[in-house]
Amino acid sequence: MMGLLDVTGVTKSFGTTPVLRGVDLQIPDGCLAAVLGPSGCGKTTLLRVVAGFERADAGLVDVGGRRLADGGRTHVAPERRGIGIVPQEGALFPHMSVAKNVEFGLRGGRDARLRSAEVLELVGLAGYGGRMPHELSGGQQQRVALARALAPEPSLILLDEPFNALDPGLRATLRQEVRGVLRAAGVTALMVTHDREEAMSMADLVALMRDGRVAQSGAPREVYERPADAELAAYIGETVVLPGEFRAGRVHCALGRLAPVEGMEVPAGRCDVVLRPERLVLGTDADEGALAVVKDVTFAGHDTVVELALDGDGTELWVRSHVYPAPLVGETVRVHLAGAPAVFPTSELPARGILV
Ligand SMILES: Nc1ncnc2c1ncn2[C@@H]1O[C@H](COP(=O)(O)OP(=O)(O)OP(=O)(O)O)[C@@H](O)[C@H]1O
Repeated sequence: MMGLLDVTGVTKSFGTTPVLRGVDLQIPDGCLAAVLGPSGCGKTTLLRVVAGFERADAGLVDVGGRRLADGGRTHVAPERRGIGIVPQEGALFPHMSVAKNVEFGLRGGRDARLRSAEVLELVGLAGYGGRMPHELSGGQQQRVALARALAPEPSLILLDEPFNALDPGLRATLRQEVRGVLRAAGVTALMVTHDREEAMSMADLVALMRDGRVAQSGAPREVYERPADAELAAYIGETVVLPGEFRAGRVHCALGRLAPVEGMEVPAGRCDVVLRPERLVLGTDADEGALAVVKDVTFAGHDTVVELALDGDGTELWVRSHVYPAPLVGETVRVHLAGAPAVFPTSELPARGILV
């Protein structure tokens, strides 16, 4: 199956430092994909290779079945790729009106003016064409940058951390707006971000990058529920890891005997049980779950971080709780897991000589 964007085996080094080590990524037509990963993992470099600003050392970049890059052989110039780009901080031309900024990549004339008005309306800025960029808020400038990228009707839009410069409240609104605009335009988009909430709430497909490769990709829910390993689980959300032992289809850990998330292949033996702290549910004595003592409580606004020590072996874990009022330090509570944990074979080597 072909995607609208197909990246195959792309490698790129700067000097002797390999940054992309064989990136494979396929984005279906009309899909909004987010590339997520820690700082320096090569996200921006990948975006720049797709845009044509960097030459890949090897590998293929195809958009809509058209070969744009093939290692050292083919390299279509950025302006001939039919790709729209929304840079980090809008980067509008400060001396040009909003309309002129949007028309920049068009051929000019009446059609360009009509198209500019059309995309400005699409991003919710109808009537702003005569303003200068400095007369707009940061969020509005970003929307102009999006309009400019959409104006020539590209088949692919690249967004490089598009909300970085904005304050958190605005980010949340704008990302839903941008998502709506990209949908309405029917365009395929690839966004780079290091904000996991942004990736999860906006994208149809999340690609997790590690060591210059796409380590896992899938729908946000799929990647969140079924991460490929414990490290990737921590890329996309908070985790609590408990030691456990897997046998006969169940993992035995301090929270009891649990079935791992469906479809997860787990070899018998020692394992890490990877939980999401917001899925650990606190209850009172009458509820189900393991008994635990509250060790610490941290107010976090919309929820509360509750640190617990489980009765019995004293295993420590923490919970992101929505129980109101929050429990008090010293109180005894019950804790159980809503849903199923991800389970992985224990990563570190067994402590030889100590275990029997
Ligand atoms: N033009 C360049 N010359 C030399 N090294 C570069 C160049 N561009 C990027 N790098 C290096 O490549 C690595 C990956 O950079 P890149 O910007 O792709 O990472 P990133 O995942 O986008 O990071 P961030 O989230 O911090 O933006 C970094 O170590 C960076 O220093």
